[in-house]
Amino acid sequence: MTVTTDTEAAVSLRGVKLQHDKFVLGPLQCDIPRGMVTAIVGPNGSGKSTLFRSLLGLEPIQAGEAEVLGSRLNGGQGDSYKTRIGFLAENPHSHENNLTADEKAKFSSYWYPNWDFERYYKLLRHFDVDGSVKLSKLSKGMRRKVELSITLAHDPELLLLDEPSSGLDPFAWKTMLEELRRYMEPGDRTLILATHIMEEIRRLADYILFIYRGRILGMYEKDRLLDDWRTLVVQQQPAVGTSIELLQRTPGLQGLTEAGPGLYRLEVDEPEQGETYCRSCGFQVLAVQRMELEDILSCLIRKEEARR
Ligand SMILES: Nc1ncnc2c1ncn2[C@@H]1O[C@H](COP(=O)(O)OP(=O)(O)OP(=O)(O)O)[C@@H](O)[C@H]1O
Repeated sequence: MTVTTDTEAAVSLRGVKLQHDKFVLGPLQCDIPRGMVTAIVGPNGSGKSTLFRSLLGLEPIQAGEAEVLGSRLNGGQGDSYKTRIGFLAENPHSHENNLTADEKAKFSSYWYPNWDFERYYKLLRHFDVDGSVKLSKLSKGMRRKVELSITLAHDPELLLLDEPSSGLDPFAWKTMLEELRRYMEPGDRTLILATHIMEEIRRLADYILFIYRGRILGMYEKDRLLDDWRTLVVQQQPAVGTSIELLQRTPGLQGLTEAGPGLYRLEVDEPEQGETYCRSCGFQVLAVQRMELEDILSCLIRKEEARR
């Protein structure tokens, strides 16, 4: 079941659409709540980075309406809302290669009214990087740490992180999680991150927005999703004369595959009702298992492919 949240939206999309070459993003319809962490999850090329760029006005939306922190995009509101956003792009900008981290930080300080050098140096120390080294001379992971420190140093209201842990070693990754939790502590900050790291999602996210081929497959509260979705393995009982058609009417059915002769695997988001139903139809329930996020995403993708 897709959620609707009562919380005020940090990002609100109403039929948002844009296209470049063959790729179409949208129409997208969703509200991303303030004060929460939302993970955007989807296979390569599904449009996560494109969505981020459009929220920053770097790729103009061509249809629909989008609001970010109360400012309507393409509504002539100017660029001032962007100073309230921290954005970490997926890849570093090569035109900044000759700057040191501290020089980049100084440039950023002119742009962001809330810039805080003390916070910046504290973050650099926590990530254990030297701010006096040219960005081009840093390893991929070290540069990521610098970029993260700069993105967090102005304590933005909205933080957009595109694959933030790319290149980080496990220690730096833990430091990043600590810093992101600290960032969220005041309760009014919003974090939206695109990531392929399921452990990151499990540890950080309140909500998950699944995206595939430019379309939203659903937005879910993470804990409920992990609680609700189960795999049932059921065995047909020849004596009872059960059939697959009966299984297709299982409550909360999301996916159904034949796993062997008379053996079926069901993915359901109403596990108790689903299990009771299967038994009542004469199937023997052999196993009930919680689903991992990657399996839930695969199931949603299979469903979308069957719908197309
Ligand atoms: N400037 C561009 N011009 C044309 N096509 C583009 C451009 N930028 C991205 N695309 C295409 O848009 C689609 C979505 O790309 P995007 O980078 O948003 O996906 P993603 O979900 O962030 O992928 P990944 O997980 O690999 O980072 C892809 O098919 C990509 O090739």
